[in-house]
Amino acid sequence: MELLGFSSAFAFTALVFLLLLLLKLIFSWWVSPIRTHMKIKKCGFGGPTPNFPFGNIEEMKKKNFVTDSSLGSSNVSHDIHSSVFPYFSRWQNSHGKVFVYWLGTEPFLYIADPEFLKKMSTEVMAKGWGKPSVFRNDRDPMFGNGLVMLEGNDWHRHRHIIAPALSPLNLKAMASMMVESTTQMMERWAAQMNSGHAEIDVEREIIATAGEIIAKTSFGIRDQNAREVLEKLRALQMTLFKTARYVGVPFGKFFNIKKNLEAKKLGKEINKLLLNVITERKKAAESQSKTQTDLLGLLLKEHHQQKLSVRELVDECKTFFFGGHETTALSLTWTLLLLATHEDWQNQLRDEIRQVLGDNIEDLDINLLAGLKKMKCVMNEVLRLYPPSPNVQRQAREDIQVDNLTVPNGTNMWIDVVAMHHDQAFWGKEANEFKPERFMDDANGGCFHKMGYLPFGFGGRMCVGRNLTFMEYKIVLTLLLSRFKFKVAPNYHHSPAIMLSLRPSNGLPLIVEPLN
Ligand code: HEM
Repeated sequence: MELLGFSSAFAFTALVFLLLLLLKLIFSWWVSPIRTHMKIKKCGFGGPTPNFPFGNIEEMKKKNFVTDSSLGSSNVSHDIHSSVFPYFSRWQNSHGKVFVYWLGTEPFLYIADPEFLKKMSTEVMAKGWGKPSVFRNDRDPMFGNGLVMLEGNDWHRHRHIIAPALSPLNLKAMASMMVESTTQMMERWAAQMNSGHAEIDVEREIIATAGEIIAKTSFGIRDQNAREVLEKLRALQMTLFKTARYVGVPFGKFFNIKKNLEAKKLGKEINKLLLNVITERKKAAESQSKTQTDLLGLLLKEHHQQKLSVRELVDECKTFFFGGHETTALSLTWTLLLLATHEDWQNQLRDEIRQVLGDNIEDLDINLLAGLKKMKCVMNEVLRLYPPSPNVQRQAREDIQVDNLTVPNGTNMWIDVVAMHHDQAFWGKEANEFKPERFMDDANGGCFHKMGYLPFGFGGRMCVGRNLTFMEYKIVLTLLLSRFKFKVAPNYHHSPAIMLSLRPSNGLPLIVEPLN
């Protein structure tokens, strides 16, 4: 009898528990999104109609229609917005430059209006911005709680520890390693040319070299260890971003359960590898009583002062490993495409290199790199047309007032950098042309709005690694242009695509020839 009483009490408790769980799910996946939807509508924002439970994902998954940008090598169009973000391009036509769309049950405020962005960002301090929780969970295997994903006091603490490690003085110490890795890559290319193969997949090569550079300069690791972390990061990127997934959809994780488990496994393997690197470096630092001045050395020093835990260190290393090489490599990759299609600029840059650095490139004096003004203009123009980070994300942590509109607390934001960089309203009729000279006398490229050019983001959360990129870009490009000339391979198909970053979807085959 007693047993019967116990089991019915248990069944009753379980039933109550299930009912409560069901109510909670109904509230967070149905009632709360509907309330937010109403609130956003009341605030005056339009947008495509969402469906429960997918929001607007089904429309976003529809195949890209072919546009001018998907052309062969003879005709490379830079008018890419409607092919990389076809859904945003369509919705912009009907709803303007600021509207709301839905990833599952998560509302996102789409912003491609610099004036709106300016008004909104003046209301919020860097520390007051959030990052979309829905992405933080989804991308956890890749970034964990690294700087990119942090908020509030934790973000502030990490940023103050990391930023000094990327000071100009520390960066200069990294230059020789950049030269070393680039020279090795060029030797490989020369050997390939000698054996009669002039066509090189420049994207693959440069990504590998940039990976090697970040491994050496930031973590002091070489060869197999570095290669393993990079391979796993690449596999993780493919798993998470190659196909559209159901981020924001209730139980969305289970739609792609295999991929999500694979991502988790890869994330754990990368953590383990990095933990080994950190442990070894800590032991070495203790025995040598000497701190290495690479990023990890400096972070470890902070760790001794109890500022970053081991878990935090692993996440920061992961963030830097990925963030520190892919974006820089892509800026160089797109640059080589644009120079291959603009031989005049290739020659102009070579002349400038000779004038500023002289003929003896082997003994590159990095103090002179600042004199490469045309190269900087080319880089700015490439980052405008092909921003490796095609969007910037935020989440409101309080209601934000923009004129008579209110962006409600909790609203995610997707700032469409590609759209703003190609918008004729801000760049004039030649918005889709490669014209580095627009940056010659104006750091903002003559953009009609000072927040219309955001390759490195904005405000206090602007990219912490940009000085490293500037130096690496100039070193690698100087070495390459001083030794080779570049043409587009006949089988190149121009098809930029988003896989977290903006990259050429089929690599970048170029015909590389030695300079006479
Ligand atoms: C062409 C190269 C690069 C581009 C286009 C780029 C772009 C960006 C963008 C758009 C952001 C977001 C900023 C925002 O939210 O307002 C960002 C943040 C960040 N970047 Fe970069 N980045 C580049 C190179 C690097 C490098 C070389 C590193 C590391 C050494 C790096 C590390 C980071 C980190 C840690 C953040 C997060 C900063 C924070 O939230 O405080 N990036 N980057």
